[in-house]
Amino acid sequence: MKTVFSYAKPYKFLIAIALSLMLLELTVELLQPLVIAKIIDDGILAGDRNQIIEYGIILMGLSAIAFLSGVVNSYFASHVSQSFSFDLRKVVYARIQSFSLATFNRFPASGLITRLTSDVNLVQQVLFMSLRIMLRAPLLVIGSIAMAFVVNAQLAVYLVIVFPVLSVFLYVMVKKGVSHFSFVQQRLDQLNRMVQENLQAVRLIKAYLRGKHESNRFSGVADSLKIDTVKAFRVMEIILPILLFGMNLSLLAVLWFGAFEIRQGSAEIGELVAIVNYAMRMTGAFSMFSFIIMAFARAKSSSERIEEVLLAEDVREKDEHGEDNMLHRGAVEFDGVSFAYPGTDRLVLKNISFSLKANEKLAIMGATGSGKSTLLQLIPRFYDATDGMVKVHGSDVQKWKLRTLRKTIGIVPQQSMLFTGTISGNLSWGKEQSEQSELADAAVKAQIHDTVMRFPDGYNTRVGQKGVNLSGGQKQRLSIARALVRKPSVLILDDSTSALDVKTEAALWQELERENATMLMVTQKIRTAMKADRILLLEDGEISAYGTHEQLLKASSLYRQIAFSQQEQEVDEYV
Ligand SMILES: Nc1ncnc2c1ncn2[C@@H]1O[C@H](COP(=O)(O)OP(=O)(O)OP(=O)(O)O)[C@@H](O)[C@H]1O
Repeated sequence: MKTVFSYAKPYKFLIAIALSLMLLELTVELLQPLVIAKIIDDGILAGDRNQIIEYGIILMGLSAIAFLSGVVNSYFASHVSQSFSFDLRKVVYARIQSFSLATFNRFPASGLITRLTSDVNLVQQVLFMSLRIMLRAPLLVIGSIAMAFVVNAQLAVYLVIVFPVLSVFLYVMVKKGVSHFSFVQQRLDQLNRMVQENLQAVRLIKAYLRGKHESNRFSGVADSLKIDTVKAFRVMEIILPILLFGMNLSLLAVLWFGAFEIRQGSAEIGELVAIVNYAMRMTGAFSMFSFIIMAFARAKSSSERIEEVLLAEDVREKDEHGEDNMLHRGAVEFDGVSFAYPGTDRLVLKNISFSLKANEKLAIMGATGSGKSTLLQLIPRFYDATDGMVKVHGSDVQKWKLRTLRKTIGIVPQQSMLFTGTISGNLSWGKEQSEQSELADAAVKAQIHDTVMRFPDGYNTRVGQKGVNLSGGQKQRLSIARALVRKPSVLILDDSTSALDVKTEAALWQELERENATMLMVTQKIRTAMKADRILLLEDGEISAYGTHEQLLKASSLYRQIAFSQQEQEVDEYV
C-alpha cells in the first residue's frame, strides 16, 4: 500500500487540514457528554436554571463547531481523494505504456483495465474514508475510553473489559477479508476479459449462432463473481453483530454496577449518563468498523494489484547512440539470430542471417507459424534476440535509443487497427504535426486517396464507433498510408496487403518500389514476392531459401511447389 499511497504526498497540506478538522470534530464530540453530565448534575439535580442555560449554550456552540468542521472536512476529503485517484490512474497508465511487449504480455489486458478502473476507485474510496471516518472511528473509541476514565475510572473499567477479545477478533477478520476480496478482484478480471472477448467477436458469435453458448459462459463467470463476493461479504457481515454484542455486554455491566455505585455514593447520576453516552458513541463507531474493514480489505488487495504494475521489472532502454550516428541509414542485418519468446524454451527463430542495404526490398514467405511476424518484431525491438544480433542503420538495435530507432521505422501490422476519430487523425497519428498535403500524398501512394475523396466528408470522415465502416482492404490501405506518413527509412509490412485485389496491389507495389525506404514485407503471394530484390523463405523458424525469384525457383523445391500451386490456382480462377 505504501507505494500507491505515496502518490498522495503532493496533497499532504490539504490532508493535514482535513485531518485537523476531523480531530476538531472528534474533540467537540467527546466534550459533549461532559457538558451533558454538567447540565444534569449542576443544573437539573441542583435546581440551578442559570447553569442549565449556560451549559445549554455551550452544548449548542459545540454542535455548531462539529457540524462546520464536518462539512469542510468532507470538502477537502473528496477534493484530495479525487485528485489522488486522477494522478494514480495517470501514473499507472503511463507505466503500462512504457512496458516492453514482454512485460505487457505478462498482464492480461482485462486485468490492466480492472486495475485502472475498479482498483483505483477502491483505493480512492479508502483515502476518502480515511480522511472522513476511518481514523475518526478508532479515535472516537480511544477518546471515549479516555474520557470515560476522566469522568469515572471505576465505571470506565467495565466499559473496556471486552476490548482485548474484540481486538483479536477484528485482526483475524481483516486478514480474512483481504484474501477474500483479492479473489473478488480476480473474478472481476475474468469477467472483464470475457466481456472484452465477446464484444470483439460479436460478428463471429452471430455467424456461428453461439449467442446462447456465450451467454451461458458469461453467466458462469458472473455467477462465480457473485459467489465469491457473497463469501467475502459474509465474513464482513458477522463483524458488526459480534462487535455490537460485545459492546452491549459492556453497557449492561456499566448500568448494573453504575446503579450500585450511585446507591453507594461513589458515582453521580450525571457521570453514569456521560459514560453511557460515551458507550453509545463507541457502539456507533464500532458499527462503522465492519464497513471500514471491508473497504480497507478491498483497497489493500487493489493496491497490491496496482503495485504489481508500478513495480513490475521491465527492460530498460539503452541510450548509447544518437540520431547523428546513423551512418548506414536504412540498412537491416540479422546476424545468427535465434529467438524464444520470454518465459518459453522453444526457439521460434533459429540462426537467421541476412542483410539488406538501404532501399532494398525483401519479401518474407513461409507457412503459418514459421516465424515471419516474430522475425519482424525484432527490428523495432518489441523483443530482444535470444542469441545473435539484429542491426538497424548499421548498429545493434540494443544500442539504439528506443525512441530514435522506432522513429525511423514504419510498421503495418497483420491486423489493421484504426482509432476512433477522423481519417486525417488516424493518418497523422503516424507523425505528429503533419501537413494535410503529406497525409494526402501518403494516401495516394497507399491507393486509398480516391476512396477517401468519395466519402462526403473526405479526410474529415469519422471512422470507428459512430463513423463509417471500412472494408478490410480499405483499413489495410489506411494503415499503410499511416506508416508512409512517417517517411520511414525502414518499412515493415506484415502480410498487410492480403485483402487487396491484384490490380490495387500492383499499383501499391509500384509506389512502394519508388519509396526511399528499406522494405521487409511478409506476403503469401508469389506474384508480389517476385517483385522484391530478394525473397526469404522460412520453414519452422529456419531459413529454407534466400535469393531472387529466379534463384529460388532453381534452388528450392518448397518455393517451386508454392510457385506452381499458385500458378495453377490462378489458371483455375481464370478458367
Ligand atoms: N507471444 C508469443 N508467445 C509465445 N509464442 C508465440 C508468441 N507469438 C507467437 N508465438 C509462436 O511463435 C511461432 C511463430 O509465430 P509467428 O506469429 O511469428 O508466425 P507467422 O509465420 O507470422 O505465422 P502467420 O503466418 O500465421 O502469421 C508460432 O509457433 C507461435 O505459436
